[in-house]
Amino acid sequence: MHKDLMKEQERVHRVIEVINKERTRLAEQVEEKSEKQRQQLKESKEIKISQGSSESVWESSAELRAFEQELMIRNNELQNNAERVAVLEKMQDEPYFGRIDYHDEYGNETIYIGIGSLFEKDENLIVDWRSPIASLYYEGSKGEKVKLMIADQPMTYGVDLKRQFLIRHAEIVRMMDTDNVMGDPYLLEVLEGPSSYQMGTVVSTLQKEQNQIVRETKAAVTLIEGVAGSGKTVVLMQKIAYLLYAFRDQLQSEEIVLFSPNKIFQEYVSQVLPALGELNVGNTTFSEFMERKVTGFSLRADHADSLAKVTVLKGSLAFYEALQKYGALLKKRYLKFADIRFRDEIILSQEEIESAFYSIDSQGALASKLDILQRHLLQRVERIKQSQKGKPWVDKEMVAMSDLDLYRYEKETHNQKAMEDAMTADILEDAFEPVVARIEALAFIRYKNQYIHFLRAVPKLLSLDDFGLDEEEWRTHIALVAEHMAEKRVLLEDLDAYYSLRLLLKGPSSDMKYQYICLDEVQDFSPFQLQMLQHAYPSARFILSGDLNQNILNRRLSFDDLRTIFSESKFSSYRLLTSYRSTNEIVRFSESFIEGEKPEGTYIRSGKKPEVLLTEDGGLDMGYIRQKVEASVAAGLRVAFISRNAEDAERISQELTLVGIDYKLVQQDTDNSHHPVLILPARLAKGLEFDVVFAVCHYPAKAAQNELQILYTICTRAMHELYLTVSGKEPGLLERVNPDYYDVRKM
Ligand SMILES: Nc1ncnc2c1ncn2[C@@H]1O[C@H](COP(=O)(O)OP(=O)(O)OP(=O)(O)O)[C@@H](O)[C@H]1O
Repeated sequence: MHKDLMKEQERVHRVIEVINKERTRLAEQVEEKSEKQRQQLKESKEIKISQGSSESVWESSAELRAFEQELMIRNNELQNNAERVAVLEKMQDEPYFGRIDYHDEYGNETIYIGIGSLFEKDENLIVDWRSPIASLYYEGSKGEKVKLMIADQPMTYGVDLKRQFLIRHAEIVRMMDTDNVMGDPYLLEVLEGPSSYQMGTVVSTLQKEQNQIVRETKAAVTLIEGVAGSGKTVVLMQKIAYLLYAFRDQLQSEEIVLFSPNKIFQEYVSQVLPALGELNVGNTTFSEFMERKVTGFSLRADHADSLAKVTVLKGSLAFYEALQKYGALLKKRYLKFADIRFRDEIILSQEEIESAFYSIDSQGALASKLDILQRHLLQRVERIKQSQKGKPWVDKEMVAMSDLDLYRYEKETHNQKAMEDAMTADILEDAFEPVVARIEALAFIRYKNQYIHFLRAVPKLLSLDDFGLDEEEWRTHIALVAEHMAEKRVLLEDLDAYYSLRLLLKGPSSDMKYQYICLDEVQDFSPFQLQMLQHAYPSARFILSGDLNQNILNRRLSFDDLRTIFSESKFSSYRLLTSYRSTNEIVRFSESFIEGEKPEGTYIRSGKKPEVLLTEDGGLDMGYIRQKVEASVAAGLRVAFISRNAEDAERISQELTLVGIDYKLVQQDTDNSHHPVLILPARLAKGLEFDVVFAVCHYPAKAAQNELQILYTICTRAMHELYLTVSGKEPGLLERVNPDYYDVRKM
């Protein structure tokens, strides 16, 4: 082994030399091309200056366009080179993490696997982990035969050696040959390590069942379901990186959008894709995305219990269907138009527009009927425009023209009449431009009024009773929404529905370019939101990852909903059952809170039993808690106090202050969460993990409907140690748990 290690170390050095050479060469190229680009930019500015003098305007602008095109090509080249340099920089420290020796009918081969490929002349020094042959590393163990599809051909390979490396700063720190019998000791080592503020990559320890999901590309909709900590987020990220590699000729990173549950989580995973060599995938929260879609409104965050029923209704498929029915109604009546004005005068009144619209006989969708109206109005405006010729305001504008413009018209035309005609045409074009733009944008529809009108129609389109609401409550709610709209700060549910209404009227827009829409923590999306995305991006593929047992926000996304939404598509669903995050003891304890069937996962590693801190009167032994927190922080571990809601987070923060524990209270998803001791409500702990978790449940709770799901989510944030604070007055909480699964400490 020692000789092996020396040989491997020599190879690492040799490969790093090649990486350095390629990096230097590329960096020089980048520098050279950037200089050229700077030069060209300067020249393009000079072209603009020469406009209107010796060259004709058209010639200059054609030249400018050619320049711009060339600049764009250079820019792309530059970006590709810069991306490659970034990958090489990452590989400089750790060029690869695995080696596979295999044989097939043609002989023996050895490959080394890393985050990017590397060649020296004809020798393949590193194979990208996403290449088809690299699957051997994830699928096979020593002595096994593995079947792979390579270039659509079934191939069989015998694995002779699987070696894992931990390389840091060009030195091999650990080298391990693994086989089926030993399992994956390297994985264990990785999992036993402490947590961090940012999720790391797991490309070197990706498990077989995870790898299979990563590499499946045929499904139109992929659902990655699984228990907490089973690597759903990990798999989703690896899958994105894989798609960008497998379809590199047809798929740009801008054509993938990844929705994260909140900004804290977004930051937590922000380095994963760059670390895999993919720098430019858009990672956004759904709220941010919606705010960009519907400008003019900002979001109002409101988690008030009074809104719970309405939120469920507005997130439902029934509400979506109601909106579609309403859209069909609008084809016949109720559409609300505004006057179209030109120079402060009404040129097309709402009544005229309305009558034009309702006299169109169209079998098509609402949007296509509006499309016909739009064309009709544009023709009407064109006639009005022509009728303005010779009006005093046009003559006035003509007189006011600059000498330079006059000179330009003179050069382009042959006689006075032609010149005046050209000038009039341009003046009218400019003056009517805003009117035309308004019509093209369908801005003559009164969307806000229309939305409120839709809300009023809702009781006729669905059963309020199904959502535990009566008409009076609904009317009160509409008044609130109208108030929100006037203040231009609305709830996310309203923004979703408002946007969907606009989509109904306008049809899918041309900026819709996503090939893949990826949703992490899909259980927090409402059925309405998913249906809306599916309609807005009909040709996009969806990758959904989540755990319906963690439905904290109570929007009730179910498998049935998913099947309804994506019924006609090709649906592939997977279930991951092994938790890589938490110890077996934490997993077993947490799963007691799952309703229905318990998942049967493989246990990975052992640790301490969770401890229940039981209080009789609600008071905790804060000395004990302080001692635990201090010891953890001193050991470099991250601690989180996670509560059911924001009020409880506030309360525990006061208790910690009293005993002098230093902490950071996270109340909004924009708060910085880099502190070794955090207090946060479950809603903001989504997807995150901590070495030590205090699940705060000793305050009397107004038993939320999804209490158990919240508790499950809180407990499964813990990697190594879990403490659950419970009040003796709330015995129900522990009734579900086998007493052997935890230790009790009376406070
Ligand atoms: N194959 C693996 N090798 C090493 N670590 C892994 C592997 N798979 C998952 N992990 C680790 O397990 C932890 C949980 O992974 P991840 O956050 O992806 O799980 P999840 O299923 O999305 O969890 P949750 O449902 O709680 O959001 C992370 O620390 C991740 O790095």
